[in-house]
Amino acid sequence: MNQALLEQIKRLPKIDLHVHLDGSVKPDTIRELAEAQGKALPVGAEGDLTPWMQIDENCTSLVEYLSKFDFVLPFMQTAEALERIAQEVVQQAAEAHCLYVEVRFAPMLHTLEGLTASDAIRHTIAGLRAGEHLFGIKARVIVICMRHDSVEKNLEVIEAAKEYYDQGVVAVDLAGDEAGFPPQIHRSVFGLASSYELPITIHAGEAGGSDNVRESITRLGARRIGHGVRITEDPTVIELVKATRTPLEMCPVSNIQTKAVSGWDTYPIRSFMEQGVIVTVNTDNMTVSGTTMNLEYEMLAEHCGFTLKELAQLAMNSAEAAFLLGEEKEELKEAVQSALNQLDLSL
Ligand SMILES: O=c1[nH]cnc2c1ncn2[C@@H]1O[C@H](CO)[C@@H](O)[C@H]1O
Ligand SMILES: [Zn+2]
Repeated sequence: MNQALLEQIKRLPKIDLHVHLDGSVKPDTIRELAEAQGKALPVGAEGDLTPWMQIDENCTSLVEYLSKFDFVLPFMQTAEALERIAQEVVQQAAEAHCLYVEVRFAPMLHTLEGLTASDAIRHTIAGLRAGEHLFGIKARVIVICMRHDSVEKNLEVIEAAKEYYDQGVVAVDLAGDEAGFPPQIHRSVFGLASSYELPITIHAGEAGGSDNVRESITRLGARRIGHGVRITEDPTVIELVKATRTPLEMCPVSNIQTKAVSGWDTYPIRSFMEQGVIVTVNTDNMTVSGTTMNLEYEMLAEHCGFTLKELAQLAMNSAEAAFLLGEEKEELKEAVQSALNQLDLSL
């Protein structure tokens, strides 16, 4: 791609609203954590951990994609590990010129060596705060319930998230194997979240059909949808997403890897925008997908013909869809706008 355009994309202000903590760990960090924790690695001192942590182009499904998380989770069971990895996710976001990032993770996946869900959230927030101070951007947490976990366990996750709502946590989510575990299983979980007025986003319409998007919006109270690419299957769900002004957190590189869509030529983002659906663009998992916010925007320019101004509009959509409240949200929108003004890209 044209070098000047690449440079301009790098300079655009960006926001990542959908990035998983455990999918964005640097391989060198795992090497150092393994040593500190006395855990074995499958490669020697000079070996490359990337193949264990990143999916390749032969990936056939979301379930296969999710298998990559089994490798990193054993190293993410301590306060130190969570704090360091959270701080490094903020660093990576800042390096891609993100002004704000909402980092999500499932606290119950980090309770194998004595931490509680509440501890895991507290330490992740501490790491993000350290990152905010070091790298000068804003970061918040989205707390995930896993679809394969019991309703009881997920009710506990909501209770833990509530403790930190407005103190680092901005929302709750449902993630994991969508095809095997439809959203309706967890209606009561999100009923509890709604009763606490916790904002909700749900992964839907990725490895499952558009009905999961309808269920998530109408029965689970989702205010945003993770991915949502498969609403193409049902015009009435597209209408619902538009009527409720529900932003989609699209993750193009990940969506192609998990085969949520067949390829770039059928990636529906431009068609969604033309139909008036609010779309945002995000990384999903920087390490598992081998991506960055810059790469996501480059792919859209290359494969979907996005102009710089259209990419700027995506960044503004993300500012408007952010789970920040009141003044903080206004400040973020102003920061995006003023960065765009400086690039002569006023919307
Ligand atoms: O694209 C995705 N779709 C559904 N679940 C995902 C995706 N990426 C990651 N996770 C799941 O979320 C957990 C907590 O971060 C990860 O461990 C992974 O199982
Ligand atoms: Zn995700």
